[in-house]
Amino acid sequence: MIVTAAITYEHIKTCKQSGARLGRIHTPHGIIETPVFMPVGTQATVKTMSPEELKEMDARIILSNTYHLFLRPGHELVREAGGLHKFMNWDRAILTDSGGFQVFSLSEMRKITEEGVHFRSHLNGDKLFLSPEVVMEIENALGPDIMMAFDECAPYPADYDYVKKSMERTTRWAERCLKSHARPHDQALFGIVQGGMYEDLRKQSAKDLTSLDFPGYAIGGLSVGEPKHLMYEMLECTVPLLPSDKPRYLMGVGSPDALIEGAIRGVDMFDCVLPTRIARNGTTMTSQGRLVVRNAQYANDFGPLDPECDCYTCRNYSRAYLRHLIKADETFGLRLTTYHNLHFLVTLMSKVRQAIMDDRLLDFRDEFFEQYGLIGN
Ligand SMILES: Nc1cc(CSc2ncc[nH]2)c2nc(N)[nH]c(=O)c2c1
Repeated sequence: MIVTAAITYEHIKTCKQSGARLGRIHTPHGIIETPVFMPVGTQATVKTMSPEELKEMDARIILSNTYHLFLRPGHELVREAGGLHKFMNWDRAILTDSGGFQVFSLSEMRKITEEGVHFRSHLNGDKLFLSPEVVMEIENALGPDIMMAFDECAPYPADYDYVKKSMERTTRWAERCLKSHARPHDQALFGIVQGGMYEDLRKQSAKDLTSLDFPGYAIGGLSVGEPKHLMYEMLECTVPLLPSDKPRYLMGVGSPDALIEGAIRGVDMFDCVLPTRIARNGTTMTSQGRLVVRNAQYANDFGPLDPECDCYTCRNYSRAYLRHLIKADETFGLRLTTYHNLHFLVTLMSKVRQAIMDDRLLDFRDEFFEQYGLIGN
């Protein structure tokens, strides 16, 4: 295969029952089976996990954050280290988000102009500026296999005129990213579809970005507090307009039900901080649903966290021990709950891929929801 672009998407099959698709993304750092869940490593580490543990659970690609690494330790230091793969000793694939979302969710005093975004560092209050050109320079220095274009994720709710102007600017920013893309053969730049909860703006954004011919497309501006049915409606009007021979990435999603529903609607890639974040306060995802292992009811429960799970945590430790560690604020407790939650979602996606192979993803969804305590959608 003559590789002209940094990544190529290989469609394997479409589920006859659901329309979901099975695929592979070929990257310079290995092959990613899709649909895939991507663990989030915001500051060049998936919190409390080692690269070896992530490989043990067969994680193929992780996320990192332009915003955080720009602020600390600085992208020039990472460039000097030989790039993010070398710096964090991760030789599989990496995707970096472009920072727009984090500026809005983390920093104070920010001002959007056509040029870019002025904001203050959430760490020390320094006045900083991100633009398409600056973001591309940072992502070029970090060296991920997939990099996201600089976009504005409109807040929810937001009125039509605001979302229209924001979406149109995001498209102009995407063009500026393409123009300043230094290494298209090593790094794939994904455009990010915006448009809030407005079907016509979503369609306009998808059309404008696909005419710019990116190697992959993200669906942004969702999972921002809207009801789930609205997220699914926006997916249904956006995904069909994206090219079928390129990956589709739904940003910031998510919970087990949303991963399955997103796959059914044609999404290939997902990411979410949920599994690592809730693990740190002792909330776990199990085959029977959410289990808050720090609760008193588990004090004398010497069974495994999830009787149906074969991960390192569930094979070796009890709910009582996990509860004790979390209550005692022992770091090992966070590691064990994080390992399980990531293993749960990465394994859920391999079950989703098997269900697509067997043309039965809708049946799998019903079985999963019933057992996970989510009757209905
Ligand atoms: N919900 C949501 C989540 C994220 C963060 S995805 C992420 N970055 C780092 C980890 N995970 C988004 N990022 C961008 N750039 N645009 C979006 O519209 C958007 C929407």
